[in-house]
Amino acid sequence: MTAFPSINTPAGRVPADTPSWNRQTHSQMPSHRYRDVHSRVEVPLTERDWPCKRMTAAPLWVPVDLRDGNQALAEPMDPARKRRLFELMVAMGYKEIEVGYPSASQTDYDFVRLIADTDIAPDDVTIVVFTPARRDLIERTVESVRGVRNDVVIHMYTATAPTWRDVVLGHDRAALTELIMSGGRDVLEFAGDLANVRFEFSPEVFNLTEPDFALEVCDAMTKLWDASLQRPVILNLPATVEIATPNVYADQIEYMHKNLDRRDAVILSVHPHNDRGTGVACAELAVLAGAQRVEGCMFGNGERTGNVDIATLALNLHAQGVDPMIDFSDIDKIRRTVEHANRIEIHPRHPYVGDLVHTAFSGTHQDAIKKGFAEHHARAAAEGRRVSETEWRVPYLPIDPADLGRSYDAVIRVNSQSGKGGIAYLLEAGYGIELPRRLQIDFARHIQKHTDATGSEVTASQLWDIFEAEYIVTPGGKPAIELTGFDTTNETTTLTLRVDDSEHTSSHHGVGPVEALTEALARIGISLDVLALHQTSIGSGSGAPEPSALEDSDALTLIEYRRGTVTRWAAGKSRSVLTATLESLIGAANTDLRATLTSDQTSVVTDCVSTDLAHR
Ligand SMILES: CC(=O)SCCNC(=O)CCNC(=O)[C@H](O)C(C)(C)COP(=O)(O)OP(=O)(O)OC[C@H]1O[C@@H](n2cnc3c(N)ncnc32)[C@H](O)[C@@H]1OP(=O)(O)O
Ligand SMILES: CC(C)C(=O)C(=O)O
Repeated sequence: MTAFPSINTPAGRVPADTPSWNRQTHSQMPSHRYRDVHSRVEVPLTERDWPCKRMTAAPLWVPVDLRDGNQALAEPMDPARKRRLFELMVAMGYKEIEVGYPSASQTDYDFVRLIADTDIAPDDVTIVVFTPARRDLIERTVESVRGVRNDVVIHMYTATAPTWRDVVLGHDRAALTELIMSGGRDVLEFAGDLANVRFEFSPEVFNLTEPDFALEVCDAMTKLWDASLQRPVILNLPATVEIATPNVYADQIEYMHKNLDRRDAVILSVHPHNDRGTGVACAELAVLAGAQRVEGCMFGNGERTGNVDIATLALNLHAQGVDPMIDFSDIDKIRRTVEHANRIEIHPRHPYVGDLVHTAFSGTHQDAIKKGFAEHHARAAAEGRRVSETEWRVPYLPIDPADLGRSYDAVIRVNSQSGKGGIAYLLEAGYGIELPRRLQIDFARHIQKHTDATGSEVTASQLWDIFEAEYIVTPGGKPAIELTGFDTTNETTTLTLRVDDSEHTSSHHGVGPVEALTEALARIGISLDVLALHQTSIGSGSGAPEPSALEDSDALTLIEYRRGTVTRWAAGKSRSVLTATLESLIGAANTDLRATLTSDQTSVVTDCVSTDLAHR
């Protein structure tokens, strides 16, 4: 990594001439205790092809949740959990599934027997079982798969990296090779004549193994097992503990891909872990480097920080227009099953599946999403396509939540970081109400005050309550001004206004109802200049980003009006559009009346009206 030179001073002290953009100083971390991967294992690659490659097809996926994922759980899966997870994997379309470590526990052994004795594994699903290179354990593993009708892979592993050789196994390279070959011969002895069985070998900790040694051992295994096009051998190269940037792993895989013997008879597989948080990147670059098969766990369970997350890998492909070959169309059901099996909850920010990953709280994101949805619907209509078949370009949403079986309910949520676009979106999605732009701006100010004061999120129904309180309901109970009579005959509109306890009736000729009412209000001293009038309706909303077709809904009239130099909004709600409109004007008159009173003038509203009348 290129970096600016470190400033060699005690933490926190910076020489005066240091430019302001380079003020970092040495930390107290004992980083000198660790070694760079390149000084531990050298990859003899001078030319690499992977940086120029693209992912255009899904690799072969192999979920190892029932084995590697399972061995990382505080409470390993019981038979019912194993079965439920296995059945989910089958339903999602996985064709090769590592089902366990049969020599490790009776539960694992019995699960393989369940597969042998029932039809829970369809014919086209290959069953993988895992074993170390130990004769007794290999024998037990082979016993477990006897009678399984499906194709079976016996997966044998041994660690090959120097620290594991020296510290764990106590073998030099030659002795370790002999241990592995001996295990390989045992596999052949016990299972070589089983026609449905193929073999897999993993040099565990491949990524810290000298490449020449990994190559030597892998070639020895494909020779021993006689890898052929008819019976290919899987060579699985794990990043057992992730220790380097993903480009290093890609170089290691490309080196093997280019130098392995019998390459056509080898299925080159990878098995990244996620210790540095880059397991997904490692797997993706490894595929560019020649890997054909990926082992991982759904949503990234597994030892320590987990195995590579197959769901993320698959959905990354989907998001690039490549069929992932696995069905995630009901991701929440998958998630529930995985959480049940592992007894571990999935983080709300987990890619694609977390509760919050399709949610925007921030104003500019919400604005962009709202515009994006509108553009999406308009384009779908213009192209004559279904919305769900139209190319996806909505900003900030890498994929359409509907592809994963999710609704749009959670796409926009409102808090103090939100803006008018998000607020309007939520009100529209929840109640079918479309607010004009200037009202959105006005309403957003009220919401901002509320969210700043409470510090919490507001739901669609709270938004509606605030909307009603601000624009429709007259606070303090009975309104000062009411429309008690309205009649139109022969182009004459007769109106009766009750102002406190007195009634004022007036007739208006040759004008529409709105004009008639504004004239009547002017006669009692309230002059309103209506600047804009919008009709919308209130319904249940669709929860979807497109305006809902509302039946049996209330009419809502929104007016923008001016009195003197002040511009405000008011709204009226009724079953009838006309009444809603007149109510919006009455609401405006009442609001305006209130607003003209100063605190020491609050005595009697009528006084104010009378004073106004006296001035006429
Ligand atoms: C990276 C991975 O995921 S590897 C898979 C790890 N998964 C598991 O370990 C879960 C299941 N494991 C188990 O149930 C047990 O560890 C068993 C049944 C495999 C072995 O149990 P035990 O016989 O009690 O041995 P234990 O686990 O204490 O130690 C492992 C022994 O196997 C040796 N060993 C470790 N890996 C291998 C291997 N791949 N091939 C051959 N021998 C191995 C070790 O050197 C050690 O030998 P030692 O006892 O002579 O020092
Ligand atoms: C040995 C293999 C496949 C493994 O589980 C690992 O290296 O993590």
